[in-house]
This record gives sequence, structure tokens and C-alpha cells, in this order.
Amino acid sequence: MYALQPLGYHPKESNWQDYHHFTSSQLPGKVRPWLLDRGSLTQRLIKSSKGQFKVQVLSQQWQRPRLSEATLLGLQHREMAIIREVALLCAGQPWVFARSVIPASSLVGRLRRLRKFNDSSLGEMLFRDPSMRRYPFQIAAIDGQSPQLPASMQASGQLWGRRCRFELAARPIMVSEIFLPDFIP
Ligand SMILES: C=C(O[C@@H]1C=C(C(=O)O)C=C[C@H]1O)C(=O)O
Repeated sequence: MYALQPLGYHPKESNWQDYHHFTSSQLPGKVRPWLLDRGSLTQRLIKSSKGQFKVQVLSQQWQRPRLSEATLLGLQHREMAIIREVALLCAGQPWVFARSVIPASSLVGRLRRLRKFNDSSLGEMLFRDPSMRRYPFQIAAIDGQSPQLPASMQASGQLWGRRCRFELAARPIMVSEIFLPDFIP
């Protein structure tokens, strides 16, 4: 019998650091150009997979963000958010695990539609919005066995992830993406 986790339990957080903390030689050549690409990951994956792209929603629910996510978003302690976790599939294979945090205080005006988001890409909405502003990336080396990854996506060794704060109509959203072993650009 597993002990019940206290409300707001989060697995050990990864060590997210500003991208300029890393020299280019520290980032593996396969993912380096993708980690720092400021364009839409969705569009790049669609192109790379010759259109065989799909967003698989794994969960989308109200939760408290992790402490470092709340800090990045400038949230009051314990503010609730929609936490959306998806797999980005290329030719049916999960290339990216993505976790987005949409604070309750951002779900206003035209952003209310994010309450009922489905398997269309969050990126398509973000990059279509003229008010969108993207902040600099944070990068982390992620333990492939980390419990933050669904069991089916865990791997031996180390994975690389990126995350950043977006603002739409000056309202913050966080998007994080972890590149999985099946990722073959
Ligand atoms: C931010 C983007 O949106 C992508 C789509 C996501 C979703 O639909 O949940 C999550 C992460 C992103 O990779 C993008 O395409 O660059």
C-alpha cells in the first residue's frame, strides 16, 4: 500500500537553469539546435515528420504548479492552474513530453478557451496570437527515470528539456518540453 502523498506533492524538481549557463559543447548535438529554437516546436515537428504529427493529451487537470513553475510564472503561493501534459507524436512515436502550466489568473478574456483545450496544439494558438511574447529558455538535464515522466516514456540515462514563460495579452503561461529517446530529428 503506497502512502498517500500530501496535497501538492511533486516529484523532485529538475535543476532548471537559464540557457546561457550552458556552453554549446555541454548540450548534445542531436538536441542542441532544437533546445534553443525560438520558433514553434509543433511546426518544426510537423515538418520533420512530414506531417505525421499528433498531440496526445495525457492529462489536463486543475493542480497546484511545482514551486519553480510558480516562481517562473510569478504566481502567489499555491495558486491553482490547469496542468496539461501531452506527448508529441511523430509517425506514432513519442518524440517530446510536454507539460504546460496555465494559471487560473490567465484564463480570462480570449484565453478562457484554454479551459477546454483538446488535442489541438497549444503552440498553434500561442504562435497565432499577435500579442504573444516568449521569454528566454531555461534548460535542464533530466533523469530518464524521473517520476515526472510517464512510466512509458522513462528511459535509462539522461534526457534534455527546455521550458519558458510565454505571455498572451500579458497573461503568463509556462510550457516545458522534454526530448525523448525516440526523438530522431
Ligand atoms: C509551444 C508550443 O506548443 C507545443 C504544444 C503543446 C500542447 O499542445 O500542449 C505543448 C508543447 C509545445 O511543444 C510549440 O508548438 O512551440
